[in-house]
Amino acid sequence: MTTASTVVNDAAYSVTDVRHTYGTGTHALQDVSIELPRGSVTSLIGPSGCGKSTLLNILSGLLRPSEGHVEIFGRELDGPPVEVSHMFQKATLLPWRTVLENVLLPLELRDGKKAARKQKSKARELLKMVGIADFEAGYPHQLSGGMAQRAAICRMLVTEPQILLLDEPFGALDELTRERMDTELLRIVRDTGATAVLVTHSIPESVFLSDVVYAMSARPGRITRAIEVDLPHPRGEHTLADPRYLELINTVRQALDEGYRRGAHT
Ligand SMILES: Nc1ncnc2c1ncn2[C@@H]1O[C@H](COP(=O)(O)OP(=O)(O)OP(=O)(O)O)[C@@H](O)[C@H]1O
Repeated sequence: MTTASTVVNDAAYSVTDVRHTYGTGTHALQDVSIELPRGSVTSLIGPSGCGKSTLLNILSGLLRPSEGHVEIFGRELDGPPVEVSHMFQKATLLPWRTVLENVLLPLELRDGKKAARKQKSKARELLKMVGIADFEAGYPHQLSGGMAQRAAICRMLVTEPQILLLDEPFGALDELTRERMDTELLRIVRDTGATAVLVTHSIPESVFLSDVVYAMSARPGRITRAIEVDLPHPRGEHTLADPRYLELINTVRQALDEGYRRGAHT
């Protein structure tokens, strides 16, 4: 028999009727209600300034919405939760620490220096997985942009977070590097069973990575369409030539166009 206490909540996040207006009076989000299943990858895409980062900051617990509420794994979100790791567009590695020391930092902050040092092998495994094991003793200024983002990914993953919030993580990289990083990220997310939410400006990237793409209108941002991405896994270079991929790109483009026109009249 299933009782209330044995019901497993399959949603990583439940967002209900969220609105946000900043203290400056900027109305950033309106009526956002979404449910993000555990282990899913979701993209938020929409015109500049439509509230994507605001929504991500609300999911990370850094920002409290003006109205509505957010549940994480079935409990009310009321501050930054331990399950979440947030990655920003810029790698923000500490310049005076080596690559390995940068990756170990979240463990140091959580468990202390001594305990972190004992987990070096875990950090090294991650560096190996993203192909920069040979640079563990190097400093951030010695890395290319793509390598620095790889190190930042390792730093994000070292605590084995259940939820990854990614704010345009590869926006500053060239297209080919970005495609490679997308493939790696997707593999890592699926291997670890993490739930990921990605803010992106790239329609192809949103389709490639996601299970669902949420298209948003111009500010105040509303979700105008949820586009389910039914492309098979594993995804990789072959996906880019899949006619269904191109079709979905077009669907997202149309959704954005509609949302943009609707927002422009509000
Ligand atoms: N801390 C803040 N205080 C006041 N207004 C803010 C703050 N942060 C963001 N805004 C405003 O809220 C709106 C939404 O911003 P947000 O950064 O969430 O949009 P975005 O969709 O992520 O934009 P972009 O795609 O350009 O990064 C914008 O008009 C922005 O200027």
